[in-house]
Amino acid sequence: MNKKTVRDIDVKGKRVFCRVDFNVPMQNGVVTDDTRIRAALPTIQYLMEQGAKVILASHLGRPKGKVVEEMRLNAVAERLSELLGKRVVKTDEAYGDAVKAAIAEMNEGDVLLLENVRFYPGEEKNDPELAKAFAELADIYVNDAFGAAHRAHASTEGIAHHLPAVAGFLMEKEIEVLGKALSNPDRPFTAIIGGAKVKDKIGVIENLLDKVDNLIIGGGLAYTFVKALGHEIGKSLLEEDKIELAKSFMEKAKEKGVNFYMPVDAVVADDFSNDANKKVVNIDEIPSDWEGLDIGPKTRELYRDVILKSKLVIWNGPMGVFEMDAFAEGTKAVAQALADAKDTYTVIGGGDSAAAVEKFGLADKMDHISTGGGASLEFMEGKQLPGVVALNDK
Ligand SMILES: Nc1ncnc2c1ncn2[C@@H]1O[C@H](COP(=O)(O)OP(=O)(O)OP(=O)(O)O)[C@@H](O)[C@H]1O
Ligand SMILES: O=C(O)[C@H](O)COP(=O)(O)O
Repeated sequence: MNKKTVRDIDVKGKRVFCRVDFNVPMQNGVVTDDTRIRAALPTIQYLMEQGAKVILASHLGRPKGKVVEEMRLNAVAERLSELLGKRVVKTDEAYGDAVKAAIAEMNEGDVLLLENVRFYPGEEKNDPELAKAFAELADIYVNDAFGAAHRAHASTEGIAHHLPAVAGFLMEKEIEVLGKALSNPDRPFTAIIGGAKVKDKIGVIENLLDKVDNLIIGGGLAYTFVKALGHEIGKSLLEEDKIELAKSFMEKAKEKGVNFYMPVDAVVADDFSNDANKKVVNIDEIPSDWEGLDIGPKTRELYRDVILKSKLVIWNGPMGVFEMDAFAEGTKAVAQALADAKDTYTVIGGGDSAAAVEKFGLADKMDHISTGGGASLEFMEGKQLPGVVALNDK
């Protein structure tokens, strides 16, 4: 990465505004998955050890510029205190005089967590005044929020124009892993793209077709491709206006010598429910009243084989409606194949694929699970992430 990191600056005795992505799931005021908090610990602990005064900032949810009580960061501060083994002071605002007073009390190595930055309308608008107000709190800016790096907001982008601005370790690792995959991949390089809609994955498929050896398609979006081949797909998900695009992707793959893998069979159901009647059919035999909700057993075998022969695999998007046990087998089979592929470097693009790998208890078998859903997707589309661009060059 050509951006400066926390290693390149002296933080001793300095007030460091560290943007993290603590946008974690919560239920009844308790953090139910602390993965993103744990992922930020190396940077936080490093700053503490170096004698910085660590001021953490994050968003949680989408409160749309207003205070939403359930989206306060108190429970996050508690969980972070437990993980650090040290009390984390939490302020009820994210800038202003009360916050400045709390910071003035800090000693070297102390950690303070600001209130949810999205309680202020200026955050998502990247308001220069709010960016300045954040910058006034600190001497140095560290961005470790890879998950929010695709957002040009006051705490992810604007503030970087007012202070020395460097990346944290999580940001550095995410950019290095994903960057190497896209610029200098070990081969064979396979991308697995699933999820609900073609529309959401157009940019990724387009960009990856120039880079991969194998492209595997699954999930709801596969049916638009099946339709493009001229098969009937019953009530399966279809984006009528993307059929031509699907055809052009398949043609482009052929021109580029990319192996394009599509489901050869499907688990179809007579209803979108876990208790629906279901059966396995060949992909060109989907009955008109049924819908495809998972890849079938032959497809699972085929995809497993491709995965095991790859040196690098990137996976984004489930193979079926994995939230329902009846249609989770395809997604599980892909996760299991990745876990079994010992000589393969496996990268999970965040969001639903990361959730699936967690659900099946296979997270620790993957080489890299990105903490960013939208951010990793935009990175894989080849887009520049504003939160990274704004940091100081090496
Ligand atoms: N065959 C299918 N029919 C209908 N829905 C499907 C099918 N296969 C997968 N899905 C649904 O697609 C959803 C995930 O799609 P999405 O495009 O959001 O994936 P993602 O990119 O992994 O998610 P994220 O945006 O969180 O990163 C899941 O909720 C899953 O149930
Ligand atoms: O969960 C995420 O993907 C990040 O925290 C970004 O959240 P956002 O999509 O609400 O900007």
